Amino acid sequence: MHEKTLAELSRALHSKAISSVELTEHYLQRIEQHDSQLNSFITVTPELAREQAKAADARLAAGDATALTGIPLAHKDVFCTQGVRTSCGSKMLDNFVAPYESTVTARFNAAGAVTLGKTNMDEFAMGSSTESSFYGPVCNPWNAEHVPGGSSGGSAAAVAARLCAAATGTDTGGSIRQPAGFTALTGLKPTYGRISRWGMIAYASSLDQGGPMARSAEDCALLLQSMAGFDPQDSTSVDHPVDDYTSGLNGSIKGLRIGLPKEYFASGLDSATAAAIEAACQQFRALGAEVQEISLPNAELAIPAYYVIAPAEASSNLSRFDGVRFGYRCEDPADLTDLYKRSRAEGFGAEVKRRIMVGAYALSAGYYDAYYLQAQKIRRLIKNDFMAAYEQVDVILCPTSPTPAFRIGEKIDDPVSLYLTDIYTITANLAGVPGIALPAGFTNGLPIGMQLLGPYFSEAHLLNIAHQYQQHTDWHTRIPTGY
Ligand SMILES: NC(=O)C[C@H](N)C(=O)O
Repeated sequence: MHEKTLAELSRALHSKAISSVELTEHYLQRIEQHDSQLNSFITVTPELAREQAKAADARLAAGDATALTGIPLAHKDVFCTQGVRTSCGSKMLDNFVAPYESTVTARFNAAGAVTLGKTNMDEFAMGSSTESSFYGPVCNPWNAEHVPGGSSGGSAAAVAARLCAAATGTDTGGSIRQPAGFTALTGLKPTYGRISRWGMIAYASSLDQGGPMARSAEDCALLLQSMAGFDPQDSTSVDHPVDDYTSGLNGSIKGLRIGLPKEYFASGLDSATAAAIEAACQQFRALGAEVQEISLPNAELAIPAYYVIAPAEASSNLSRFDGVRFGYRCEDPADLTDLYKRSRAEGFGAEVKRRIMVGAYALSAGYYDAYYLQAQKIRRLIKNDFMAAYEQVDVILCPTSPTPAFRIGEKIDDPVSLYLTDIYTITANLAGVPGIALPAGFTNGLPIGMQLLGPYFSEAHLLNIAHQYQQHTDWHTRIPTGY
């Protein structure tokens, strides 16, 4: 059953070839069998899953089911789930049981989807390898010595190993697209404001965006349909009509103008990745698209700007974790100051502390103009680069990362080398534009990811282009050995 895509499972549920209870038991058993090697889940919720599966079967029998009714999903542990521990990968929230439901998970519940559990992630989504999790690193199912990417690495590993039909992720600087690339999945970071951030624990609020991680573009379309839409509870949610994401999947891409940003193919790009992108260009040309070179002249400024803006926002957002209101509290505090200091010193891991310090410094009096203000100006230049590019082309094609998945431990002592792996993904977050990552090949048994970036609210078009590519290639259908 787990070989099937979400779309296929949905059809099998609707035709009564399988029941949600059977499917849910099957995935729970796979989690039991395989997750001790992968560590992709922080919390498994078998009771909740069984209860939801029964309710889903009743809805299917009554003929009142949606495409997602009865589909077993996993959610990144950044989404608040009422009555279920929501840790955000941190010791700080190890004992936090969310008192309310995030909009994203509430929408999936309303559609009748089943929740198998909460997936592992970098602490507070800060990282690109899932090694900063309080719950230990996650292994890549394609090669257990390698990282699955991050910060949504638990979701990526769980979907790639077929421990769930699909999962949710969040992308602040690449956290959906980079792990999708490292594990041969399709992952979509929507336009900023397309999906509600209500109940999604905030890291960098002006960049954070939830999205689907799945086996194919078609599966992502089905998931996005449930996730997208205006939410008055999130002040940055955009009241823009939601497209029908599945009806346009079979549209022709003849005449599509694809741009390759020349700055992304300069030094530092692994040669197998470059060759895979070239082969993808050939495939797109064969489908009638035109490929041309474009320029995103300020691309090299993206990393320094992001690593000022994201920590600055994080330092503010994470001030709420003070040992008083949420989560971890130190033992026997001498007074209130001691309580704050020790709860934060003991509750946060090294990378989170580093970013709080960088962010607080960048925002402090005397440095604000030199760092934060400059970074905001660069952000505008990067947005303008995209707007100029979309005058010339319909979409931009580029790798998701400079290399395939690196080894666990390889970059752990050098945070800057880890930050540099985000070079191709963070520009889209700074500009707020959508991007879809999809598999483009393999090298030494490890997946190679590429991404298509489009103008604001072009999700339906991106899904259509990715689906057309997947109709003519089979990278996305491959399953890691042993799973
Ligand atoms: N959260 C993300 O999108 C990952 C990015 N590497 C970061 O650490 O900020």
